[in-house]
Amino acid sequence: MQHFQQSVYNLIVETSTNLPADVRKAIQAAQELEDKGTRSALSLSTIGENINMAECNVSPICQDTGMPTFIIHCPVGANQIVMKKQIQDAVAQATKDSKLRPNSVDSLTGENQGNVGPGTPVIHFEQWERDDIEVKLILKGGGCENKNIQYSLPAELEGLGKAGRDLDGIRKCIMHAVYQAQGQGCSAGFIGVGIGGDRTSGYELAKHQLFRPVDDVNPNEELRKLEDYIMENANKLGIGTMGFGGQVSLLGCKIGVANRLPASFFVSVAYNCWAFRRQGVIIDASTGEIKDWVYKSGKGIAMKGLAVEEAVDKLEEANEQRREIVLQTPISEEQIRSLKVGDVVIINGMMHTGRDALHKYLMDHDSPVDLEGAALYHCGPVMYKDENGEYHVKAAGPTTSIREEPYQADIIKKFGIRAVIGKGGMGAKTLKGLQEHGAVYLNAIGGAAQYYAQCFKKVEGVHFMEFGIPEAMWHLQTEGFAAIVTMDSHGNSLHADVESDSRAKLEQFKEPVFK
Ligand SMILES: O=C(O)C[C@H](O)C(=O)O
Ligand code: SF4
Repeated sequence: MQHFQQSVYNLIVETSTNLPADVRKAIQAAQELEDKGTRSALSLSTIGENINMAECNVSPICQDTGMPTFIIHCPVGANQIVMKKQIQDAVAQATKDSKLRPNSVDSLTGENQGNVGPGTPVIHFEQWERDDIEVKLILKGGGCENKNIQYSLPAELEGLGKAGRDLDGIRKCIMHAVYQAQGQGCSAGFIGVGIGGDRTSGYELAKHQLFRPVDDVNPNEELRKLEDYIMENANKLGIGTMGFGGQVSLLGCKIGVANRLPASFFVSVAYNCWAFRRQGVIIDASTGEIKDWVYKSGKGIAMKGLAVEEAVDKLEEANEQRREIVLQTPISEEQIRSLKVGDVVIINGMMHTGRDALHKYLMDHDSPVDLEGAALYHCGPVMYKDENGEYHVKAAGPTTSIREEPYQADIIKKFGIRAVIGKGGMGAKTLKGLQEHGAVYLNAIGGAAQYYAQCFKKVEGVHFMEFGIPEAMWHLQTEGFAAIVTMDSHGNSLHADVESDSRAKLEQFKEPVFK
């Protein structure tokens, strides 16, 4: 087993940087379906470009490389203790090489411990009768993990009414699961559904469904019909890529079933973003070398991706009223007040990152840098420190902004911030704050971490390294960072509009379908 650790390392790198063929094909099909010249089409184009860049740069597709979760099948007698240690070492090495972001945080102290710590990485072993070892890995990020949901039937569901303990009740839960995620899990997503089990095993079953190839066919006829129904109808909700509205909200749906207790009836849904990173290897149990890959590689399936400038031009051609505006930081109130929902902005100048720890901190402390007119980016990047001690941005897409909802309006007011950049939108309190203090919310394309990394030309400095790399406040010299105004300073929110439209559409699915 001399090569086992290296093989696992190769698996991690491939999973983090190269989306497999089945996932790429699902995204390509979405690109075909989505109307040209829309915000969703523009996003899918950036996503395509980002997938190509990640493969070419051998860098993370998305900066959030998730909770590394390994599922291992090994022959009877294989030494699981040694394998576990080598997997942990491979994870640590991949973190050092910026293929994984340090993502394991002490829940009580907040200390970032890299990627190896209590409960991380997740490793499941199972024995099988074969002679070789299969190692499968999924890197599922936190934003989509937060959109997982578990239903306990019978239930009363928003927009759908009663969901009973039957196939039709399950159908309603799944439709609701897609609706409640909106764009926050970087839609369009893939869902794995677990029917039955207990609360723990139900979620596990749901996550296991994500290992099924996107194009397989469920051997259970009833579940096959349900999967087909969901694929056809979830896309009628109109959530679209990033929750911008559009034709494609779901890229895959896989449903599994297990027995339950008489008193319990759980439907568990694991929501995975478009950056659906899972791969596997078959390993020779005597040498530890890779014999084969479990999922067909994405190599050779180039994604259609316009450079963002071209995609923006298309958007403008199709919508004459939409404008592309260049903002240089610090930004004036006048410029902000001229922006409207739907405008595409290109940001140049200094940008500061800040997420959960920083927002909490700024509530009752001063900022170490002047934030008057600033652009604050909700982002936890992957960074690389070179031999001269200089940092470089390796991956830097937006994080889910709604987590900062309790703080954002106050922080805008306190420091005079003019642009908040993130993804998934924010709520009523922030919208009011934007209006009162003359600021704007810009939605960047979630997961497009390679595309955004190249916009950061220089790392000017960093504060709060004690929060860990993702939570630190990075000061970044920026050029050509494109994002869409989705909440303006006049009380308009695209997110609120898409949510209420999709809520109305959800009601169409109230009547029983599976009797
Ligand atoms: O942690 C991150 O960088 C992003 C996260 O996966 C998210 O979707 O919000
Ligand atoms: S930012 Fe989006 S694409 Fe990246 S892990 Fe989070 S949900 Fe997935």
